[in-house]
Amino acid sequence: MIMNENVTVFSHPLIKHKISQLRDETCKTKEFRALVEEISMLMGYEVLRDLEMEEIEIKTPLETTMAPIIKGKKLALVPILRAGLGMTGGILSLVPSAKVGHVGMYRDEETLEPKEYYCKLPEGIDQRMILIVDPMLATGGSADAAVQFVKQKGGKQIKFVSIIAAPEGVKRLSKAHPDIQIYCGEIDRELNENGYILPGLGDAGDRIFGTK
Ligand SMILES: O=P(O)(O)OC[C@H]1O[C@H](OP(=O)(O)OP(=O)(O)O)[C@H](O)[C@@H]1O
Ligand SMILES: O=c1cc[nH]c(=O)[nH]1
Ligand SMILES: [Mg+2]
Repeated sequence: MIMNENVTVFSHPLIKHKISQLRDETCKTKEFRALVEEISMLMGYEVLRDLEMEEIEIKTPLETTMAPIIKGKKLALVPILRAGLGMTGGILSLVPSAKVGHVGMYRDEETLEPKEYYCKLPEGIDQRMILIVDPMLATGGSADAAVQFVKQKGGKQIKFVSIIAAPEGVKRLSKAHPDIQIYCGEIDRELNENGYILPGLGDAGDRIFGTK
């Protein structure tokens, strides 16, 4: 993992390998969906390295001992609809008891501005570690808006996890929210005139859900 203050780009060969498979235009919906889940699980493992622990007393069949467990309220996983939904299964396979919130948002095709249409978060969001997930961090507009919503609803400990990011999006998000950790599978070269990441993988939502 390449650490750069609050931006981490993963370097695990499995993540890199699977992202390359994801990019391939011949990768069909079923395979694409499975890869997004696998990548999300691998990224979740790395992202959750700093979960806080505490010791409690456990009685084994032989004796009583102190043992470490994860401290505090359950994790809150917040996918940005639609494409973020593709990442939830992989992370929930690691943390099955996590709570799940949702931020509904789409990018206006003309202005590229994010439009919010839904937001529901678990109770006690101020006491939870929050993973906001979306496969693509392009202009950063959607991510910036989503982090803002979560903060407005009391969220404090926020991490943003994406599979592919554009330099523009990383810059915008880290500038707008210097207090959050940003994780990416790859940082690509640039955005095209329609706000798509190059070389990228196309439209993540459409490829996950098979919609054109
Ligand atoms: O960084 P930005 O410039 O905001 O672009 C990134 C957003 O664009 C895509 O969503 P889209 O609006 O295509 O909706 P979808 O997820 O439903 O496909 C992608 O899933 C991100 O949410
Ligand atoms: O490349 C991109 C940019 C935004 N949204 C996507 O789904 N793909
Ligand atoms: Mg989206």
